[in-house]
Amino acid sequence: MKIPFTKMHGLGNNYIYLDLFKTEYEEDMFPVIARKASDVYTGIGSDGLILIHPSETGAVGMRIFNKDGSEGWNCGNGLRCVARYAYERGLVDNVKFQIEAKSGLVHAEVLIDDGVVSINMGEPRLERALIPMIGPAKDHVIAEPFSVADVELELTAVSMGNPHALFFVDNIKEALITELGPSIENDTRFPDRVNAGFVEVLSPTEMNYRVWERGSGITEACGTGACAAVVAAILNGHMQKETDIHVHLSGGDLLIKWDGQGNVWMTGEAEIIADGILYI
Ligand SMILES: N[C@H](CCC[C@H](N)C(=O)O)C(=O)O
Repeated sequence: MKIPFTKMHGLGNNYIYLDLFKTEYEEDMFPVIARKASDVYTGIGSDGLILIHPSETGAVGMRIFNKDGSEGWNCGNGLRCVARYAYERGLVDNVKFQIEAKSGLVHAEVLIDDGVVSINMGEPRLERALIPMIGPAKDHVIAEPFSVADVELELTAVSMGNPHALFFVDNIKEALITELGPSIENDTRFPDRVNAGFVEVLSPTEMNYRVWERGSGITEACGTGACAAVVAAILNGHMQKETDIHVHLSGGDLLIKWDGQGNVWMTGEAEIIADGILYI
């Protein structure tokens, strides 16, 4: 089977993109292609697979499959790449348009000059049932004691259409992420598993953020995670509302802004790496 693809990345969080405006595939092929394409030895090497597809709403549709073949419901870096692809490859004729992810519609604005894209990521979901996390459905989870792998942490849980567990630490060490990431990802308190994010507050408008992604492990960047981290930081009183927060990730910086109750805005780069054919 010959599968035309485009490889793109947002701050090093790289995916294989299939343009379903041109070619259709059987639904059960997507987890298979995600696992095959993601393998750096027998495939192409990526953090997963993203589909760019027609949507009944007239928006451009996006679906994301992680490296392990599981389907995520949103992807911030993916949204910026889909926006740039859609504009530059003629799927849309305006720099402002909507993208429909499984978690809902978002508003994209391609700032054409330097490949920077702004996305209105919509409102964060904070109720346990919407994360989802077990426990009283309407409760919010802010600085809640959370013990995992014999380590005592404080959890703030935020969904950006996909689940994020955020932990504020004084100094983010790689060992912390690799040791605790898998245990947090698969903790039974999260029925759909969870993305684990570690945040180091540098100032009221700046943070370091690292992630162990559900279904993909450590990635260079996570756009929904960066949004969730800023929401969590504001909820915990560490960051300013209505101000561009500089989020430093392994692969580069994102600007995230939240007014404390409405939509979260994310601005960052999106790069097209290559077009190719994958043989399966
Ligand atoms: N692993 C995530 C999907 C990818 C999110 C991330 N790459 C981003 O940029 O938001 C999940 O299963 O929810």
